[in-house]
Amino acid sequence: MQKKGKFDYILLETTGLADPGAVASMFWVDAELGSDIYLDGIVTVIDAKYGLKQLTEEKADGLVNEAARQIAVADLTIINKTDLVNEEELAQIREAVRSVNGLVKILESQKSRVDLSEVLDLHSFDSTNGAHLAERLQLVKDSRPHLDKSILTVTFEVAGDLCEDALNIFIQELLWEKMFKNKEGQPMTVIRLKGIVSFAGKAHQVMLQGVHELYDLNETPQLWEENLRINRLVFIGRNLDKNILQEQFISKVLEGANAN
Ligand SMILES: Nc1nc2c(ncn2[C@@H]2O[C@H](COP(=O)(O)OP(=O)(O)OP(=O)(O)O)[C@@H](O)[C@H]2O)c(=O)[nH]1
Repeated sequence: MQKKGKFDYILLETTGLADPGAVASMFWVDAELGSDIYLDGIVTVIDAKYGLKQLTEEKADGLVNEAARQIAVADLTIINKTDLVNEEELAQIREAVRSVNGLVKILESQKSRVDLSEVLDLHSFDSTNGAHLAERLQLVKDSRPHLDKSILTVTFEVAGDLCEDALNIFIQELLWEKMFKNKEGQPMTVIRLKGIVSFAGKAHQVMLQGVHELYDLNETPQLWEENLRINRLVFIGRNLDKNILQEQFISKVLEGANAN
């Protein structure tokens, strides 16, 4: 901290019980504000031996399990202490992580020894990474509910152009107003949101990012190919119902654009 001038990189470790999304939101500032600091990515370290137990712990009053929340919000997870579990246990924890967050990259380590190039400079929120994100989103699958009251990943693709205003309203209703409910009437809560979307009249792909109640839409350098515009969206959160979400999306955001 005595170094003069700029820092190369700031690694912030939260306490084990913290919600990293809330901390990350503070650093996720608008590029237009010209800040020297940008949010590179969120990393969650998981204990291979006790991680599964922590993930399945039921919280009082239906609160979200913090371990699941920390995985939901992460861009990268490191399953550490792999020497303390057998292959089957390791596969179980891997599957549990994947069931919460279908997008997250998983590394495995002992004594947290990892290749730093895999942990630093993730550029997870960077719109110049648009092409890379589009490819990754293509591979994301819906996760199967693994744990009770679990957080899970829902993904869908919709072809066509979207109306930008309608998309903003849809996201605000989802993230801020919590207006969408599942079949049981529970409000859908999104913890992390990623997407590549197409706006009518715009040649470039647009990247959608969300952490908790913050979201951002940024044009990427990536151009759409002729006549092939497929919006890809990934939602990670609680009480998510894919069919309801997709129906709402199509009727509010896509058809609105078509009607214009
Ligand atoms: N067997 C084994 N032990 C490990 C490994 N990594 C760390 N430890 C040991 O686990 C003990 C606790 O370390 P951690 O679990 O990393 O502690 P921590 O997560 O920093 O603790 P908090 O930040 O307080 O949550 C220490 O004695 C470490 O030496 C590993 O890969 N294998």
